[in-house]
Amino acid sequence: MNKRALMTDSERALDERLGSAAFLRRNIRKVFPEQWSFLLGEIALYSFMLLVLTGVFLSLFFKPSEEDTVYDGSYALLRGAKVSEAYASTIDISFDVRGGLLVRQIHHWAAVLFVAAICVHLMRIFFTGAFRKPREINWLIGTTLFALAVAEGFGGYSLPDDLLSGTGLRIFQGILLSIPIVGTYLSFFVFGGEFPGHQFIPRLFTVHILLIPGILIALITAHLMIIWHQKHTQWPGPKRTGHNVVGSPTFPQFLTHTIAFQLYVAGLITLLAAWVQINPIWLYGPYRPDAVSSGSQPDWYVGFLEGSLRLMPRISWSFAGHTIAWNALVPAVLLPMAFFTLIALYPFFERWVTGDDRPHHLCDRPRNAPTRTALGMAAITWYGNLWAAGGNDVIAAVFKIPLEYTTWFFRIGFFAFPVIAFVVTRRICLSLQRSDAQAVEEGIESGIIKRLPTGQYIEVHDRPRPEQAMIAQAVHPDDLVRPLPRHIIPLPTPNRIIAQIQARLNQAYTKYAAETPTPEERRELEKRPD
Ligand code: HEM
Ligand code: HEM
Repeated sequence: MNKRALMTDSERALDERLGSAAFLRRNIRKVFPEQWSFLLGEIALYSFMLLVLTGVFLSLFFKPSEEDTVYDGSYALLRGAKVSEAYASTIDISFDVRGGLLVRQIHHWAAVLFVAAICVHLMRIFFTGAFRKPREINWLIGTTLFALAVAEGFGGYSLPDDLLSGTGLRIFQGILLSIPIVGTYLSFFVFGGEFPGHQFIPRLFTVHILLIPGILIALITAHLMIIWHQKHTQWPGPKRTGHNVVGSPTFPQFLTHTIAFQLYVAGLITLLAAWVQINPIWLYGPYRPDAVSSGSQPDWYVGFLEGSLRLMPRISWSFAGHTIAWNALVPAVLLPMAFFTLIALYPFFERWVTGDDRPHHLCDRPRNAPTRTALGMAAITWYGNLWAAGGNDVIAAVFKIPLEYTTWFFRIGFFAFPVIAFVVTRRICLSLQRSDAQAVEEGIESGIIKRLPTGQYIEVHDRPRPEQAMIAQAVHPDDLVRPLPRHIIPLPTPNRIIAQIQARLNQAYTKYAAETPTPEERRELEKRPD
């Protein structure tokens, strides 16, 4: 029957104007694979939506102004105090606007969860190799989203002009000043004169509610459209190939699941906001340049920068009448730049090393890509060490250790922990590969011991389920292994050195499969008496 005849009048009217029927028919049956780790991107998406929603509410009451005012709201302890309008309006949102404190807390908790979800989502993509061709563009967009989210969060908690905001902004100004040659000009330009001035919070407000959210919305839209076009990756398993997607269709299954999930995320954040206090700015007090922040901590995602600033030894040079403040420049400018650049470039580095230019639509099991997994764990350890160093004073106070000891511990850890994490992770991955191979060959121990009529005891092994077996066997093909280049005349020209490095890295990435016992080794092992 003609499909148009089945449409209702309104559907036909819409179709005649937008051609929507063909579009919907094409997209509504699109299939989504199901796996819990694919929900992480959705947590980021739904907490972002909540941020925009609550942010609009806050903008109705927040006054982005550093002009002085005398506080006369409901919070008795502050009444009569001279504070900025930004600070007074945030206290008003908390105590005098109906539902204001809840919305403020939802906004802040959503920000904390948003950045956390982005990080875990990034790790999922990294450890499963979902950044490989054709998804490199989305990886680059994602890295930009990550950096913008951290900047947006920092900008957000700098708005209320409390002691935590001001202390953070003072550090930010110090970082600007450390940039050689242009630092002083940049600080004057950004703050509209001497720190703190009266112009920064109105400017930050525009950046926080318009500029960065605008870019985030545009990039997230592009991110999702690319996922829609490229289709999602999936785990290897029966009937799953690099050319199909096995899962549930967009409508009604995926849509129902995802709307329910969105409500869970919003519900959980609201519950947190209702029960757990966050950023009680009335306890910190308004910002005063001569006061020191105490009892306040930056949001978790800024912690690694705080740590890197604390670990860097005090080094500065005077050069042609200029001071180069390495102690701020290295940890707070160069290190975060290197961090985000290395993340952005990783997919291209791995492709250069492995020479793997094929499209990949099946996820890697982390243990089956041991060098990548080990590098990822090294990076997480390095980040975790910096993050913990951001609380070195708290650790020193709680455990009654001299502050210098904690600083030196984390300084040594900065170099040592990633190496240890790399070696240990790679070993664990290889051992897990061996146990996978064993499970496929010999079956999985069932825990059932049987006695044979001959009196002999044997343990019954279950066959792995087909999907288990397929995941276990989905290791990298050996055809990516490249031999080390040999030159008749061993002259170390730059091209040859690069070729050597590339080939050696290639072997570190692709030759691990040789570490599982070969059939001969296996026969040898079996011959050995117990
Ligand atoms: C605002 C932040 C972000 C949002 C809202 C977001 C959202 C999503 C969603 C909903 C998906 C599909 C479901 C999933 O695989 O989890 C996805 C996939 C993806 N994301 Fe993100 N993402 C964000 C940040 C990032 C970051 C930081 C990266 C990496 C640096 C990244 C790289 C990717 C890639 C490569 C895919 C495709 C994965 C696949 O097909 O398996 N995203 N993103
Ligand atoms: C990725 C998006 C966003 C993040 C990570 C973020 C983060 C934050 C944070 C951490 C605060 C401090 C909250 C507090 O006082 O405890 C804040 C404040 C604020 N945000 Fe956002 N925000 C985002 C988007 C938005 C948007 C889209 C708007 C407006 C349309 C907005 C408007 C505001 C306003 C007016 C404040 C000051 C009021 C206050 O501090 O309570 N935010 N933001």
